[in-house]
Amino acid sequence: MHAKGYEVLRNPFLNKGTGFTLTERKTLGLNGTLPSQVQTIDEQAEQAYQQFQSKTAPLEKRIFLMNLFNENITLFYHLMDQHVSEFMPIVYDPVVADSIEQYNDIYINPQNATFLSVDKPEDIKQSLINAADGRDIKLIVVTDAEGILGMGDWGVNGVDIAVGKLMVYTAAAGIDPASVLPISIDAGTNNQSLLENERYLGNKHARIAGDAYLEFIDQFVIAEQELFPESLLHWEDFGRANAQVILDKYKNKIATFNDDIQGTGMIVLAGVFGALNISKERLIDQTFVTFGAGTAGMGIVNQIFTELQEAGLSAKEAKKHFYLVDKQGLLFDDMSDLTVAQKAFTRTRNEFNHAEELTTLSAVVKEIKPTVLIGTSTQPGTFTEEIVKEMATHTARPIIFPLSNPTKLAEATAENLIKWTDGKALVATGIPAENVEYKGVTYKIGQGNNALIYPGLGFGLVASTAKLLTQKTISAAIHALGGLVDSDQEGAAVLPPVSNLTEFSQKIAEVTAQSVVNQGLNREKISDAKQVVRNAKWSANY
Ligand SMILES: NC(=O)c1ccc[n+]([C@@H]2O[C@H](COP(=O)([O-])OP(=O)(O)OC[C@H]3O[C@@H](n4cnc5c(N)ncnc54)[C@H](O)[C@@H]3O)[C@@H](O)[C@H]2O)c1
Ligand SMILES: O=C(O)C[C@H](O)C(=O)O
Ligand SMILES: [Mn+2]
Repeated sequence: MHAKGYEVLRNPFLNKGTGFTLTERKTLGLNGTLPSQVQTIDEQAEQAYQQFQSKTAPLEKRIFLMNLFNENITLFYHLMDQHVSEFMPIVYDPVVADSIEQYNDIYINPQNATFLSVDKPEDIKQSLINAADGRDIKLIVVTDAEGILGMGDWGVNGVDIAVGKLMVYTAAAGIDPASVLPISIDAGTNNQSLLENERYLGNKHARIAGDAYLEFIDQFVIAEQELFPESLLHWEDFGRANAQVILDKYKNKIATFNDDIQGTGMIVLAGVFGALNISKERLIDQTFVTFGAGTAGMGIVNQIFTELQEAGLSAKEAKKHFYLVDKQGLLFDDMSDLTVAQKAFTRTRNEFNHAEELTTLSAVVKEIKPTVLIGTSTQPGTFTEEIVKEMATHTARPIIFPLSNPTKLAEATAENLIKWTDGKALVATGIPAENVEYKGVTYKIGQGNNALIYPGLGFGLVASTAKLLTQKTISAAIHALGGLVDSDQEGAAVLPPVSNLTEFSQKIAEVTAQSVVNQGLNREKISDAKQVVRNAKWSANY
């Protein structure tokens, strides 16, 4: 039986509000429930945009858009399509960070998310069934919120990142919003301020860790695969100790990826390619210092390491290009507190005359003279004028990507990097940055955020019914994005602008789908990969 009357109006997937035609109103039992005028979606969008513009505070803007999403999903995406660069920072990073911090005070609606409690593994399956509500789920973004952006543990509040990432998927690549499911795994929280907050909406106990935690994750994956066998599982903002472990456990078994590890590695390599297009240099001639060798930092290092080998270097030669800096300073093989991922890229002390002095970023930059400096440290302002100027004295076009999010955690601003290097730095930032005007040149700043690549990648995998995500497909997607930079213009950005997000996401999706089909990893028969992507694209119209 199809929904009727208020059931239709209250279902955001079905609701068109005043957009219901007179015939629809009659057949759906809506006569008398709406004012008499029938509006087009563009008329509705214009009115909604005017209301949006009347809000001044970013969080107010976000709340308005979320309410619109809760009422009428098609109208929300129709409007977002018209204002993608303006809405991205509101529904996604950085304003999503404010909404996560204030979740317990501003909570109104669960936003079609699934809430799984570590205390109730027996409820996993039924919870997924309830939240999917009969929809055919093709894409899941799941978070346990132990490492929300660079802000640490935010417990159940972190669900907003799963909701936001999925909004970007639809806005950028056109995945049908009825086929997606955001999931919060509430494993408890070690955030004392949440535990002490009487309004906190999640489990009020410490995080469950170790075997019990991994057992819960396993039960979740089993239930998820059983219920939605053709779905892609996207992991977001897990803690450093779990992210890689979980990815390694499932990546060769199901269609899955970790956005912070793989998505970030991909966007950074694409950005480095963009920068090298501008400087006309080669990847194999670069020396990389990564500041913050955690989930994202190691994802970046591994992606570039793989690419260096594809460019002809042996693993041993390729490793020599990396210097990892974390809390301890430069990471050496004799340190006892290294992660598994870090261990593969440590240095030995006898490579240096004064290894014991390499405990700060400043000392490492002086010693190594890197050509590329990447920040995923969560430590604001750490790319100081002194460090950046030192780097610029040894390399003509320093590539500098301060990627820590949200805004308050960035290692440097784009404006300072351009000024300190007299316009020579090739910059990408994690959050959107304004153009920088310097000595008569307008410098455009690429957004080095995985949101520029995961939507196309994920949509391509879903559309092509991929069984697995392989390194081959990852490489194909990176090259598709890295080649889109207009490198001849002075002040050009190293990545394409977010205003073109829908176009290049489409391209990435097509390349991804083609790669899946080329490797025979599609579940269903596909004769034309590009066509399959085009056919799967949802459009925000009635
Ligand atoms: N722009 C993007 O697309 C993107 C993608 C992923 C992550 N990030 C950002 O990167 C940051 C890190 O995220 P993550 O998931 O890797 O977190 P993580 O916790 O796994 O890694 C952070 C690392 O920084 C290290 N660190 C902390 N303090 C330090 C210090 N004083 N000096 C040097 N290193 C220090 C930690 O020890 C850890 O290894 C976050 O701010 C996140 O928002 C950005
Ligand atoms: O969410 C973002 O803006 C990018 C990234 O996934 C992060 O964790 O910072
Ligand atoms: Mn993330």
